[in-house]
Amino acid sequence: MAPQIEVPQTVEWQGKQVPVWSMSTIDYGLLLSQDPAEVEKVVKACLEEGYFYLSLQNVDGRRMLGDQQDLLKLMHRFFESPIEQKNEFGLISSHLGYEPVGSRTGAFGPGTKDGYEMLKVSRDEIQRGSPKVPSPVKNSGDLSVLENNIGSCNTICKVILSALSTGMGLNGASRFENSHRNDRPSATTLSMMHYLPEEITGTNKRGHQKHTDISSLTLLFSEQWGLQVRPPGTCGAREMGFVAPKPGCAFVHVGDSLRFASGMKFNSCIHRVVPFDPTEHRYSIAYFLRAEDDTMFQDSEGRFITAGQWHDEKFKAFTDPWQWQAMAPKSMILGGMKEDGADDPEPTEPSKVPSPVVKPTELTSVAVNA
Ligand SMILES: O=C(O)CCC(=O)C(=O)O
Ligand SMILES: [Fe+2]
Repeated sequence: MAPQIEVPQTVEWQGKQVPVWSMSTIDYGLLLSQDPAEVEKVVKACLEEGYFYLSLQNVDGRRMLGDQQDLLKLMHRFFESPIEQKNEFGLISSHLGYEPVGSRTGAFGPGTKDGYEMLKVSRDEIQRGSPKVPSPVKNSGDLSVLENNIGSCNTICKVILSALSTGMGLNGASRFENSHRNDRPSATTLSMMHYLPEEITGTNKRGHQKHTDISSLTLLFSEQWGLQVRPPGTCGAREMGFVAPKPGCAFVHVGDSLRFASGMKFNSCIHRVVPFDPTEHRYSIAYFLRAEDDTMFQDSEGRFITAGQWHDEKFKAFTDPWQWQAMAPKSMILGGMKEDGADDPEPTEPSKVPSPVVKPTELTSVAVNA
């Protein structure tokens, strides 16, 4: 049979054609029953790319999609509230509380600031039944929405972890689930993000800096464009490209902790968020499943470090001014993942509104017989 060469779809952004990377779609229903072929497929996606779509369009997953729609409504109401109410407690701890726009480095690197505000709710606090959330989202209906989302996301992540353990031949205490037990303290968190339009933030506060996540697994939901990933590999042409929002699916990616726990076999995903349409408000939801604080692993520098320490060090690097970030080892922000090829150049016309050349619904990967 002739070899298959995949031609990436592209989308126009800032006056040039940028790839839209294709990726595997894993079926949550099949994973739930540990279907051997689906287990093999998810392991392959983590070993080769470090990311995949998870289809939730089945009887078990649709529940989660409904929870997520309720959360979007809550987010709209929260982010429209006055800043004094949103910032009532500030950032209580690194994985819990409110961060205003411009707290970190932005999508375009040193000297820029991020363009999003964020509310994080800790899973441990929800489990204890006493989450410290700002007053606009403190009534019992809101707390149920937060709890339902955290519960659903946690279940989904555990199903994925379990499939990965099975696929990697892990047994007993060495299975990944065993370092993600619900009753042990962790920095697992539900993060709600609102990216503001450029006319509010100005051109110096845009997007979300390039990084790998601290987490073991990240479950990401956004109906809007903006997320970019850099596929791993040795081909220099593999640049940052967009992840097309796929209806009914979450985007799942491997973070540093699971990469370390897999002995560097899994790739963690280098990603950032850019202002795809600088005039729009963008909303995204990320569930960061993190390992128990005491979990010990070897990081990309070969240091023995606990998940809690890695979280604290990397969180500090995320929030440090860019001059300090530049002095931190590169293995911190990118979790030791190597980059191939060059980033896209600094934008010259930041306010230009890009338009997709392909509509999201038309996006499919194209296979060409060579
Ligand atoms: O907003 C997004 O789509 C991604 C956010 C992200 O990468 C993060 O919070 O770590
Ligand atoms: Fe991230």
